[in-house]
Amino acid sequence: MSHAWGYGPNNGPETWAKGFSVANGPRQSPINIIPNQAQYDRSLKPLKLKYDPSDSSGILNNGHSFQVDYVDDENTSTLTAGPISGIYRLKQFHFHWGASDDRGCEHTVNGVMFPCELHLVHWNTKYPSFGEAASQPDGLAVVGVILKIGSANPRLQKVLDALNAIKSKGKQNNFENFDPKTLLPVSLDYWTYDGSLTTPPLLESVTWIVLKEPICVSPAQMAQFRSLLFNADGEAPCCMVDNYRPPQPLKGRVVRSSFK
Ligand SMILES: CCc1cc2c(cc1OS(N)(=O)=O)CC[C@@H]1[C@@H]2CC[C@]2(C)[C@@H](O)CC[C@@H]12
Ligand SMILES: [Zn+2]
Repeated sequence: MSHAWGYGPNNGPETWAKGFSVANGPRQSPINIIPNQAQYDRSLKPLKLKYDPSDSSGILNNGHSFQVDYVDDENTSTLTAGPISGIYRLKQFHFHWGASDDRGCEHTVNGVMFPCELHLVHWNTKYPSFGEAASQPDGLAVVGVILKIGSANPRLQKVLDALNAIKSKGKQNNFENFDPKTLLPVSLDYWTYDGSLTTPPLLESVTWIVLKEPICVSPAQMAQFRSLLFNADGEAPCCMVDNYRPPQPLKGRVVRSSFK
C-alpha cells in the first residue's frame, strides 16, 4: 500500500509522480509567472463573478487544506467571461500556505514566493457534475489570489475565526452567508494559462486565472492558518503548513495577460 500523498519528506510533491504519472505531464500547475514574458491578449474579457452568499454551506478540514463549500445545484454563484466560454459554477474555495512568511503560495511571480494563496474553484456546467468536469481538459477554472504580508485583512477574519472548530482532519462546521467576492482585490486584471490540479490526482483540467493584484494578510493572521493540523483526532499531531506544490515546468505553454 503506497503512502497516502501529502506534503511531508516521504510523501510530498517530489514523490507524487510515483503514484500519478501525469505529475510530469505537459500542463502541470502551479508555475512561475514572468510578467514580462506574458502575452497581452486583447480578446480576453474581464472576469464576471456573480456569487450568492447564501450558497455557502460549510467549512471542512480535508487533511490537506481547509475548504469552504458552496451549494452548486444552480447557476447562482458563477464565473463567466474572462478566458472561458460558458458558465462555471463555484464549488469551493481553499488556501495553501507555508510554515513561515517567506513561502506557501503556489504560483510565484518573477520567482518571488508569498506566504499564502487562495483558490476559488469553479466547474464547467457543460458537464453533469464537478467530479466529471474535473476529468475534462476544459472542466475546471480556478481563480488564484496571492496573499502578501501587510496589515490585518478584516475580510479574512470570519474564515480564520472558523478554523478553531475544525483543527483536525475530517472536522467540519456550518459556514453560512459568506460572500467570497469580499476576498478579491480591487483589480480583476489576470494572467491565464492551461494547467492542472496542484494536488493529486493532478488532473490537467484547470484553466488557471491568477489575479495580478495580491490581497493582504498579517503575520498574526498567518499564524491562524498554521494552527490547523494535517492529522485526525487521536493521531500524532502534525501542523498543517507548507501545503503547497512548487512551480512546475512551463513546457512551451504561453501565459496570457488581460492587461497591458
Ligand atoms: C481544482 C480544485 C481542486 C480539486 C480537487 C483536488 C484539488 C484541488 O485543488 S487545486 N489546488 O485547485 O488543484 C484534489 C481532489 C480532487 C479534486 C477534483 C475532483 C476529484 C478529482 C474527485 O473526482 C476525486 C479527487 C478530487
Ligand atoms: Zn489549491
